[in-house]
Amino acid sequence: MTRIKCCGMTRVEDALLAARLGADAIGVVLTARSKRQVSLAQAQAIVDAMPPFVTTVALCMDDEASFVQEIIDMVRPSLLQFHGDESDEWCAQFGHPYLKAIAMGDGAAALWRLRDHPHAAGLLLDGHGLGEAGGSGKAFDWSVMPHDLRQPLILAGGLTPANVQAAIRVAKPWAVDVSSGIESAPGIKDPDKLRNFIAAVRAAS
Ligand SMILES: O=C(O)c1ccccc1NCC(=O)[C@H](O)[C@H](O)COP(=O)(O)O
Repeated sequence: MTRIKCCGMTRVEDALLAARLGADAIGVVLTARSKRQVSLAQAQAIVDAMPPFVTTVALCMDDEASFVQEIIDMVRPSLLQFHGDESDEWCAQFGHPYLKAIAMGDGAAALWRLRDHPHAAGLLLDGHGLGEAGGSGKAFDWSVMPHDLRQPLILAGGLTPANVQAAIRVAKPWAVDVSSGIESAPGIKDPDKLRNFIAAVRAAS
Protein backbone atom coordinates (compact mmCIF):
# COMPACT_ATOMS: atom_id res chain seq x y z
CA MET A 1 0.00 0.00 0.00
CA THR A 2 1.41 3.40 -0.98
CA ARG A 3 1.19 5.98 1.79
CA ILE A 4 -0.05 9.51 1.10
CA LYS A 5 1.24 12.86 2.38
CA CYS A 6 -0.82 15.95 1.57
CA CYS A 7 1.40 18.98 1.96
CA GLY A 8 1.06 22.76 2.11
CA MET A 9 -1.92 22.84 4.47
CA THR A 10 -2.89 26.34 5.57
CA ARG A 11 -6.40 25.64 6.90
CA VAL A 12 -7.54 23.27 9.63
CA GLU A 13 -10.59 22.23 7.57
CA ASP A 14 -8.46 21.12 4.59
CA ALA A 15 -6.16 19.06 6.81
CA LEU A 16 -9.14 17.46 8.56
CA LEU A 17 -10.73 16.57 5.23
CA ALA A 18 -7.47 14.98 4.05
CA ALA A 19 -7.33 12.93 7.26
CA ARG A 20 -10.97 11.85 6.93
CA LEU A 21 -10.42 10.83 3.31
CA GLY A 22 -7.51 8.62 4.38
CA ALA A 23 -4.32 10.66 4.05
CA ASP A 24 -1.52 9.15 6.15
CA ALA A 25 0.29 12.45 6.67
CA ILE A 26 -0.23 16.18 6.30
CA GLY A 27 2.41 18.87 5.92
CA VAL A 28 2.64 22.50 6.98
CA VAL A 29 5.22 24.81 5.45
CA LEU A 30 6.90 27.28 7.81
CA THR A 31 9.66 28.66 5.66
CA ALA A 32 9.31 32.22 4.35
CA ARG A 33 10.39 30.84 0.95
CA SER A 34 6.87 29.50 0.43
CA LYS A 35 3.60 30.85 -0.95
CA ARG A 36 2.02 28.46 1.54
CA GLN A 37 3.84 29.71 4.62
CA VAL A 38 1.90 29.44 7.88
CA SER A 39 2.80 31.01 11.22
CA LEU A 40 3.87 28.91 14.18
CA ALA A 41 0.40 29.42 15.70
CA GLN A 42 -1.40 28.34 12.50
CA ALA A 43 0.82 25.29 12.17
CA GLN A 44 0.17 24.40 15.81
CA ALA A 45 -3.61 24.66 15.28
CA ILE A 46 -3.47 22.37 12.24
CA VAL A 47 -1.22 19.81 13.94
CA ASP A 48 -3.30 19.82 17.13
CA ALA A 49 -6.49 19.19 15.11
CA MET A 50 -5.18 15.94 13.60
CA PRO A 51 -6.65 12.63 14.80
CA PRO A 52 -4.46 9.77 16.06
CA PHE A 53 -2.39 7.91 13.47
CA VAL A 54 -2.07 10.86 11.08
CA THR A 55 1.58 11.88 10.84
CA THR A 56 2.26 15.61 10.95
CA VAL A 57 5.21 17.08 9.07
CA ALA A 58 6.64 20.61 9.49
CA LEU A 59 8.74 21.97 6.62
CA CYS A 60 11.66 24.36 6.68
CA MET A 61 14.19 25.38 4.05
CA ASP A 62 17.66 26.59 5.03
CA ASP A 63 16.16 28.27 8.09
CA GLU A 64 17.95 29.29 11.30
CA ALA A 65 18.48 26.53 13.88
CA SER A 66 16.68 28.65 16.48
CA PHE A 67 13.59 28.77 14.26
CA VAL A 68 13.65 25.00 13.76
CA GLN A 69 13.86 24.57 17.53
CA GLU A 70 10.83 26.88 17.94
CA ILE A 71 8.90 24.70 15.47
CA ILE A 72 9.74 21.58 17.47
CA ASP A 73 8.77 23.21 20.78
CA MET A 74 5.58 24.98 19.62
CA VAL A 75 4.18 22.89 16.77
CA ARG A 76 5.35 19.47 18.02
CA PRO A 77 5.21 17.78 14.60
CA SER A 78 5.77 14.02 14.22
CA LEU A 79 8.50 14.79 11.67
CA LEU A 80 10.45 17.75 10.37
CA GLN A 81 11.13 18.06 6.65
CA PHE A 82 14.24 19.90 5.49
CA HIS A 83 13.79 21.16 1.96
CA GLY A 84 16.99 23.12 1.34
CA ASP A 85 20.72 22.50 1.20
CA GLU A 86 20.98 21.36 4.84
CA SER A 87 23.69 18.78 5.62
CA ASP A 88 23.03 15.48 7.37
CA GLU A 89 24.86 16.69 10.48
CA TRP A 90 22.87 19.96 10.57
CA CYS A 91 19.51 18.18 10.23
CA ALA A 92 20.43 15.61 12.89
CA GLN A 93 21.42 18.23 15.53
CA PHE A 94 17.82 18.60 16.76
CA GLY A 95 17.42 14.94 17.73
CA HIS A 96 13.96 15.04 16.10
CA PRO A 97 12.98 12.59 13.32
CA TYR A 98 12.99 14.14 9.86
CA LEU A 99 12.59 13.72 6.14
CA LYS A 100 15.24 15.17 3.82
CA ALA A 101 14.01 16.49 0.50
CA ILE A 102 16.29 15.86 -2.47
CA ALA A 103 16.05 18.18 -5.48
CA MET A 104 15.76 15.89 -8.49
CA GLY A 105 15.18 18.65 -11.06
CA ASP A 106 18.81 18.46 -12.19
CA GLY A 107 18.27 14.94 -13.53
CA ALA A 108 19.99 11.69 -12.64
CA ALA A 109 23.08 13.67 -11.54
CA ALA A 110 21.08 14.46 -8.37
CA LEU A 111 21.07 10.79 -7.39
CA TRP A 112 24.38 10.98 -5.53
CA ARG A 113 22.76 13.33 -3.00
CA LEU A 114 20.51 10.49 -1.85
CA ARG A 115 23.54 8.88 -0.18
CA ASP A 116 24.38 11.99 1.86
CA HIS A 117 21.63 11.74 4.50
CA PRO A 118 22.03 8.55 6.54
CA HIS A 119 20.25 10.04 9.58
CA ALA A 120 17.03 10.95 7.73
CA ALA A 121 13.99 8.78 8.53
CA GLY A 122 13.02 9.01 4.86
CA LEU A 123 14.01 10.78 1.66
CA LEU A 124 11.54 12.88 -0.32
CA LEU A 125 12.51 13.06 -3.97
CA ASP A 126 11.04 16.25 -5.43
CA GLY A 127 10.93 17.74 -8.93
CA HIS A 128 12.48 21.12 -8.15
CA GLY A 129 16.07 22.09 -8.97
CA LEU A 130 18.79 22.68 -6.36
CA GLY A 131 18.15 25.97 -4.51
CA GLU A 132 14.53 26.23 -5.71
CA ALA A 133 11.53 26.04 -3.39
CA GLY A 134 9.22 23.02 -3.35
CA GLY A 135 5.52 23.04 -4.17
CA SER A 136 6.58 23.79 -7.74
CA GLY A 137 4.30 21.35 -9.54
CA LYS A 138 7.36 20.11 -11.44
CA ALA A 139 7.77 16.37 -11.99
CA PHE A 140 11.08 14.57 -12.56
CA ASP A 141 11.83 11.38 -14.50
CA TRP A 142 10.21 8.76 -12.22
CA SER A 143 12.23 5.94 -13.82
CA VAL A 144 15.41 7.13 -12.05
CA MET A 145 13.88 6.33 -8.61
CA PRO A 146 16.42 3.99 -6.96
CA HIS A 147 15.42 0.73 -5.27
CA ASP A 148 18.57 -0.09 -3.34
CA LEU A 149 18.36 2.44 -0.52
CA ARG A 150 17.76 1.56 3.14
CA GLN A 151 15.44 4.49 3.78
CA PRO A 152 11.82 4.75 2.60
CA LEU A 153 11.49 6.98 -0.49
CA ILE A 154 8.68 9.48 -0.93
CA LEU A 155 7.86 10.55 -4.47
CA ALA A 156 6.95 14.24 -4.88
CA GLY A 157 6.74 16.87 -7.58
CA GLY A 158 3.93 17.55 -10.01
CA LEU A 159 1.71 14.69 -8.90
CA THR A 160 -2.01 15.00 -9.69
CA PRO A 161 -5.08 12.75 -9.57
CA ALA A 162 -4.49 12.09 -13.29
CA ASN A 163 -0.83 11.01 -13.19
CA VAL A 164 -0.31 9.51 -9.73
CA GLN A 165 -1.18 5.94 -10.74
CA ALA A 166 1.40 5.99 -13.55
CA ALA A 167 3.93 7.50 -11.13
CA ILE A 168 3.37 4.69 -8.62
CA ARG A 169 3.66 2.05 -11.34
CA VAL A 170 6.99 3.42 -12.57
CA ALA A 171 8.65 4.60 -9.34
CA LYS A 172 7.19 2.13 -6.79
CA PRO A 173 7.68 4.57 -3.89
CA TRP A 174 6.96 3.99 -0.20
CA ALA A 175 4.73 7.07 -0.26
CA VAL A 176 3.59 9.89 -2.51
CA ASP A 177 3.50 13.58 -1.62
CA VAL A 178 1.26 16.17 -3.25
CA SER A 179 0.63 19.86 -2.82
CA SER A 180 -0.26 21.99 -5.89
CA GLY A 181 -1.94 19.04 -7.65
CA ILE A 182 -4.79 19.12 -5.09
CA GLU A 183 -5.19 22.91 -4.93
CA SER A 184 -7.52 25.56 -6.35
CA ALA A 185 -4.99 28.27 -5.30
CA PRO A 186 -1.68 28.11 -3.38
CA GLY A 187 -2.47 26.76 0.09
CA ILE A 188 -6.17 26.23 -0.65
CA LYS A 189 -7.01 22.57 -1.14
CA ASP A 190 -9.76 21.57 -3.57
CA PRO A 191 -12.01 18.89 -2.00
CA ASP A 192 -12.68 17.12 -5.33
CA LYS A 193 -9.01 17.01 -6.32
CA LEU A 194 -8.09 15.80 -2.82
CA ARG A 195 -10.74 13.06 -2.94
CA ASN A 196 -9.74 12.01 -6.47
CA PHE A 197 -6.05 11.95 -5.60
CA ILE A 198 -6.50 9.72 -2.56
CA ALA A 199 -8.90 7.42 -4.45
CA ALA A 200 -6.42 7.12 -7.33
CA VAL A 201 -3.58 6.14 -4.99
CA ARG A 202 -5.74 3.61 -3.16
CA ALA A 203 -6.86 2.08 -6.48
CA ALA A 204 -3.22 1.78 -7.58
CA SER A 205 -1.90 -0.03 -4.54
O1 LIG B 1 5.04 23.90 -0.93
C1 LIG B 1 5.78 24.88 -0.84
O2 LIG B 1 5.39 26.03 -1.09
C2 LIG B 1 7.22 24.69 -0.42
C3 LIG B 1 8.07 25.79 -0.35
C4 LIG B 1 9.38 25.65 0.05
C5 LIG B 1 9.86 24.41 0.38
C6 LIG B 1 9.03 23.29 0.31
C7 LIG B 1 7.71 23.41 -0.10
N1 LIG B 1 6.88 22.29 -0.25
C8 LIG B 1 7.38 20.99 -0.09
C9 LIG B 1 6.54 19.79 -0.34
O3 LIG B 1 6.70 18.78 0.33
C10 LIG B 1 5.62 19.73 -1.53
O4 LIG B 1 4.54 18.93 -1.23
C11 LIG B 1 6.41 19.13 -2.68
O5 LIG B 1 7.38 20.06 -3.08
C12 LIG B 1 5.51 18.78 -3.90
O6 LIG B 1 4.85 19.90 -4.38
P1 LIG B 1 3.97 19.82 -5.71
O7 LIG B 1 4.89 19.64 -6.87
O8 LIG B 1 3.25 21.11 -5.75
O9 LIG B 1 3.03 18.66 -5.53
